[in-house]
Amino acid sequence: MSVLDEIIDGVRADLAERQARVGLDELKERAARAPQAKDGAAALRGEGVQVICEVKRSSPSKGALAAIADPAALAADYEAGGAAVISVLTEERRFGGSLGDLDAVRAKVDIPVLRKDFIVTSYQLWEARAHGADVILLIVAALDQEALVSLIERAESIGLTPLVEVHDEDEAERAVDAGAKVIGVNARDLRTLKVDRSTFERVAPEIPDHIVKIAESGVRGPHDLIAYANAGADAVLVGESLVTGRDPRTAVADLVAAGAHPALRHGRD
Ligand SMILES: O=C(O)c1ccccc1NCC(=O)[C@H](O)[C@H](O)COP(=O)(O)O
Repeated sequence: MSVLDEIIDGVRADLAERQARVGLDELKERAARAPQAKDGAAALRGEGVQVICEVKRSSPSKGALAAIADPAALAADYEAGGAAVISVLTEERRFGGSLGDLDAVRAKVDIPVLRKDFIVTSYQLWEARAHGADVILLIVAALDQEALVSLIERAESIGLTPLVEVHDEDEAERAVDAGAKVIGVNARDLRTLKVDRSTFERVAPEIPDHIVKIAESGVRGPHDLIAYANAGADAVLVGESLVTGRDPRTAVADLVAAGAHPALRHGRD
């Protein structure tokens, strides 16, 4: 069984418990009372290379990364540093996240918030909206094509921006065919969990220009952002280096400054 399959087994078990506690109708009522969703795609299409900053306590590849006692305070630091979007991992077993983290971050920041999880049913979309998320992650490797198309359509119909994650050229083609408007190329191989930063430059040419392109994983500092930008990234998604560093606000500001450099504008306007 692959790591992804193992994660999704756990996600389905936890999901079944939540579904038994909170019915879909109640969730939809909560979603209707949530603040209106912010336009995640617009935030990622801003001037320069945008930075998505992640609240990430642990991971299957590295184990414990950071305790993050106050995810809202961390998110506020990210926002002050110039982040365009905050990514909140809500998967509990392997990443140490929760919907409580999403609530706390949503209540603290004004920029769009991404619920980063392993979404396999529309219940999780309503849950994301009910907890104030604006953007959700859909992982192509975790979904058959019919489910992918249906989750993209349902997400958009309730105001969420789907960030569709791919790992290779075939998955990129599936994402484009499914109608994705924002595609993330994750450099972390889900079989080996190793990061290969060259994945983005290999896969990005398969993605048409009108689609927002995000380079995910492996950004250690401005030099990696610049490399991804030169390969065509509109945004980068950064977790580990921010949560393990000493000064997340300054680290984000350094990334944002690198992403705003006029030399990177070539070919992007
Ligand atoms: O991080 C992992 O080990 C991992 C394993 C299996 C599935 C997903 C995983 N990570 C999720 C992510 O996509 C990253 O948290 C995100 O791209 C940030 O990456 P990094 O900056 O390298 O922490």
